[in-house]
Amino acid sequence: MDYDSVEEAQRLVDTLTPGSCCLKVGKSLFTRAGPRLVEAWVRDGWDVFLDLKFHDIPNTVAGACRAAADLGVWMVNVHALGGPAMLAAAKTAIGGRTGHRPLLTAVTVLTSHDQTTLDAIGLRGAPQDAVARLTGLATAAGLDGVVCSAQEAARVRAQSGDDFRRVTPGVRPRGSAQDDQRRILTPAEAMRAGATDLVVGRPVTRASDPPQVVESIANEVAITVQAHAGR
Ligand SMILES: O=C(O)c1cc(=O)[nH]c(=O)n1[C@@H]1O[C@H](COP(=O)(O)O)[C@@H](O)[C@H]1O
Repeated sequence: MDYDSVEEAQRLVDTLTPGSCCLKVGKSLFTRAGPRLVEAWVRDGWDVFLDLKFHDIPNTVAGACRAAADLGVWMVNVHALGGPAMLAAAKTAIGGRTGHRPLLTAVTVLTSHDQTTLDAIGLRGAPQDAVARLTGLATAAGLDGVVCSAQEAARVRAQSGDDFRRVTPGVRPRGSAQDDQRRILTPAEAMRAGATDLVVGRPVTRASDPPQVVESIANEVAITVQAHAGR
C-alpha cells in the first residue's frame, strides 16, 4: 500500500477481499495516514503487515512493538541490524503479551542492496552471507522469520527450518521494471526458492489495472504451489 494518498490506497483495497492477500502498510502511507487507517483495515478483517522496520535502542523498539501489537496487526518487522539485545527486547515485548500477538520478523539485508552498497556501508561479506548472519541473530532471538530476498530463501529455510518465515520483497513479475530493487525474482521463482510470503509493491500500485495484477500474481503463485505439491 505504498500510495501517496489514502484515497488511492482505499480504492485498491475496495477491489480486494481479505484472504486473497494481505495489506502491507509501510513508512509512506503510515506517515501520511497513521494508526487509525491500520485499525480500520484490521477491523474490516484484513491481515495487515505493519512494515515500519523498527531500528533503535532496545527500550524504544520494545515500546514501538507493543504499540504495533495494540493495533491488532498480523505482522510487524524490525531491522536485524539492531542487534541481539534489540531483537530480544522486541521478542519480549510481543511474546510476553496475553492478548493479540503479531508475527515478528526481522529485515536482514534490504533487497535494494547489492555487493557494492554493502561494501560502501561496511557490512562484511557477500549479501547472502550477511543475510545468513542476521538470520542467525533473528533465529536465536526466537523471532518468527526474516525479510530477505527470495534469492536467499532456500538458504534461510535450510538454516532455520520450514516454520521460520521467509518474507520476500524484490518480487517482479516477468517484464515489470526492476526499479530500485537489486536482488529480485519473479513470483514463481520466489515460490520455488522457498519464500513463504511475497511482497509486491509498484508492479501493483503503478499498474493501470492493479486488481488484475494482484489476481495474475495470485494465479502464478497458485500454479507454482500446485506443481510443487504434485511432485
Ligand atoms: O521490509 C520490507 O517490506 C522490505 C524489505 C526489503 O528488504 N526490501 C523492500 O523492498 N521492502 C519493502 O517492500 C516493498 C517493495 O516494494 P516494490 O519494490 O514497489 O515492490 C516496499 O514497501 C519496501 O519498503
